[in-house]
Amino acid sequence: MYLVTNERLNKMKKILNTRQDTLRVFMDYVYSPHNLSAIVRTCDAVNVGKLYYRHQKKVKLNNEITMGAHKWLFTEYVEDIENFYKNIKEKGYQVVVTLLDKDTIDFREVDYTKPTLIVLGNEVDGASEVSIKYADKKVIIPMYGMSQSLNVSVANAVILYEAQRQRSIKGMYDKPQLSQEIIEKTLKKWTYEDIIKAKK
Ligand SMILES: C[S@@+](CC[C@H](N)C(=O)[O-])C[C@H]1O[C@@H](n2cnc3c(N)ncnc32)[C@H](O)[C@@H]1O
Repeated sequence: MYLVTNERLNKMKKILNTRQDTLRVFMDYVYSPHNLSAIVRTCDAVNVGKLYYRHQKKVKLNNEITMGAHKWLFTEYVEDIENFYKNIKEKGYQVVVTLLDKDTIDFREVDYTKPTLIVLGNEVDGASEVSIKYADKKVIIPMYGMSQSLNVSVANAVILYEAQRQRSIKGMYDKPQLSQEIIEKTLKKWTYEDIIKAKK
């Protein structure tokens, strides 16, 4: 039995049943709380499977930007970058690094219905050498104005909504990707946290 309203419980179930476990994002030294928060909010909207980060263990977020979205995301701090890439590749994920380079393809040429890790680079230096080394695809969002780059959270939104479009067409939001066991475990955690918050 869950001690939350049916409406709230159904909302939680819907999030977990449509979660795109096979679409993940890695923030490769993205550091601005504003950007981190905006990325969190878009990842929640598209319902990505996991958001990885490695700037610092305890991330500072701006709650006015996340609007609480961070509570519903699965996040993980990346300690060992080489291991991280080896593991994700072993699991069959393609690594799609967003870059401002000549040696890139248009981001719309990628098939995001495959298990995909999208890599976002640092605000000043871009994606790290190690991320570029593990890239299966290097993608660019075409730019036609004076500025050379988009804000990193905007680039994230552009790419994720292309992924969301492709995945919707393929019906990937219509059947659960998470196991029933993980769904049940997460529901227990979320409903418990809801009660604790209500008591405060
Ligand atoms: C402000 S940009 C970094 C600029 C940095 N000076 C460089 O040359 O990479 C921050 C991040 O946003 C993403 N980004 C911004 N504009 C992009 C674009 N047009 N195409 C692909 N990624 C972009 C990339 O992940 C990039 O590393």
